[in-house]
Amino acid sequence: MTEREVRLVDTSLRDGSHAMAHQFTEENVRDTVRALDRAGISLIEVAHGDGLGGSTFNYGFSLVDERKLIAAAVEEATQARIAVLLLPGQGTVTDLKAAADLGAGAVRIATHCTEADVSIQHFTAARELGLETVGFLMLSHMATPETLAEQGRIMVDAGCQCVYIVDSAGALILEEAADRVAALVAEFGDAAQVGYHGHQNLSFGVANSVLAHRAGAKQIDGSLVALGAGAGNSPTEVLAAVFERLGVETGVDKDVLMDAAENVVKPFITRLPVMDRSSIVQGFAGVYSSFLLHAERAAERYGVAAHEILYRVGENCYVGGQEDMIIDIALELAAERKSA
Ligand SMILES: C[C@H](O)CC(=O)C(=O)O
Ligand SMILES: [Mn+2]
Repeated sequence: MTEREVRLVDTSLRDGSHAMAHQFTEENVRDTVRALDRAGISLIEVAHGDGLGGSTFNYGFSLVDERKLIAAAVEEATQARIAVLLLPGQGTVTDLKAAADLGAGAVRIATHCTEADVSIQHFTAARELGLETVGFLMLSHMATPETLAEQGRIMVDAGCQCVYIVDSAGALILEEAADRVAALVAEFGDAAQVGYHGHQNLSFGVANSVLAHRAGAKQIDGSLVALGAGAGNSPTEVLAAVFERLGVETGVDKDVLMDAAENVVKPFITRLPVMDRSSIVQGFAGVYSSFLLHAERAAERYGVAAHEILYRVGENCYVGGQEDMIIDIALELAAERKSA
């Protein structure tokens, strides 16, 4: 068998949780894992969109307990490893142990891009549990390549095996993505891999992923039918087709993935990810993609426009965890309108 040059990782069942307002059923998870596993995807992420313990008032409650979904995913996978996401402070080491006990084989630990130090304890625990470890530097557009390399180094020293440039806002354009990946590759050498997680808000998810691979990234994220926050993630089935056209070996079957996208995932999607005004504004203004539904709900409730809320979130440089402050902005805009 040809050696895989890049590993495609699928996050439909985690990042897609945002787009589905965290309403995945056990059947959705079982069907999707079976299809991804059949296509040869070797790492499948399953969790609440905001990671272990994310089912809360602030982020939104899950329909089905994520532990039940993780157990179902583990049961369906024959060759794929199931990964969970953990945001330190939201998910705990206890949550991680429970996920490992259910059979999860990898954890992706996500921090704001300048706060990698909060992940040290969790990487230590993950390695003790024998898990594959991945680090997520979220909202990577907010930091320079040099700063990201320093932050990635903190994760690697703590036991992380692959650090991702995470374009949470879908804001990076071409060399902005490639330069960030290259800085991490140069910093780590053989000590760790580099990954890339794109969002489609400005339509660069796939193009940036190709450049990320050329800059040395070994793991690339995607979601079937782009199911993910904001305008969605780089579609896994498109990544597979593009890398095949470029002669880059992924070890996955693009036709099985296209079938999974059309016949398994598309039928259960309640809201197709699209590049509409709000998600384009997210990419333009550098807003966390998972704020989209929160902004839409606040817009409807307070009679203001979602894209105006999102522009202001961008001006205020809000980061993940500040979902509740979106309501403050909606109220502010409503008051401004009233007094105008
Ligand atoms: C918790 C976030 O949804 C993680 C992620 O996928 C991103 O920042 O993008
Ligand atoms: Mn994401």
